[in-house]
Amino acid sequence: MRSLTGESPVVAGAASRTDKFLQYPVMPTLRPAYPRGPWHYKDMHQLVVTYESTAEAVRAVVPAPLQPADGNRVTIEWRRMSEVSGFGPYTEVGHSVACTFEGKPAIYVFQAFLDSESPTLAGREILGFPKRYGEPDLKTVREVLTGTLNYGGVQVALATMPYRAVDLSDRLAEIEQELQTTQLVLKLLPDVDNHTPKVAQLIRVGIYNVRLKGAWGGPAELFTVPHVGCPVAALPVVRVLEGRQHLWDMTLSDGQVVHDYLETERHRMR
Ligand SMILES: CC(=O)CC(=O)O
Repeated sequence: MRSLTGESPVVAGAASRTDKFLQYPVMPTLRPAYPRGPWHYKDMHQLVVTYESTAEAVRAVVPAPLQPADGNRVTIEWRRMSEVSGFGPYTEVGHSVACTFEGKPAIYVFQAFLDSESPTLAGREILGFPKRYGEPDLKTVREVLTGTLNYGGVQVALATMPYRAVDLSDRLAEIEQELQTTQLVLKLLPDVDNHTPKVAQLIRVGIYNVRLKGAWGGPAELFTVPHVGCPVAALPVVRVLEGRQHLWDMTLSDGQVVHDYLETERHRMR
């Protein structure tokens, strides 16, 4: 049987059923794993420890065309997100290295551990953030701001610094700029044959509406434990360079492909 448009009713019906499902941002359609952004972060508490690692360990995690910056600088940061639209509160540990991309400073995030599924999936599937499940915590224990990361109940990282000891209010504008340094991640996803690479892109993460409300400095200590499931100790601590605390707002929403490895490969083959 043919419809007036000449299409079989079965096919026409199938098309509209598909359209209905395309309105959802992501699976499962009954309750998508995460809502569409933008996601607004308010009153985010951050503990940042910057340290020097070894040249060999830094080189091992940095993909071309990025270049490790001088000084083998690595950053491990705890973020306690108290108020996030669409995701609710959660805590995250991010591990990054200072790089240059096209001759300009950039931060390359090579691993992150979160205690919440929705932002983990959104970060991975949309932006390509290397997020995995972990048990991070950031709290003030007496006069010490204390960041811990547990994996399967085992503590693999401990960072401490005096709570709000050195007020950096006179540097807020400069630090607010620093927080907007180009942030890059490697989005790597296989095709359904479970073999061929489907996506291999360097993504610049868009960070919007940054508002730094407070910043504090001071000495910091960092201790990491080797663990194959959560390799924070893969970039060993040679020397802690700086500890910081920030209280800030921002918006995450989208990213931009700045290097497409598969496209570059296809070009080379032509
Ligand atoms: C969407 C995200 O990528 C969230 C985050 O950075 O925690």
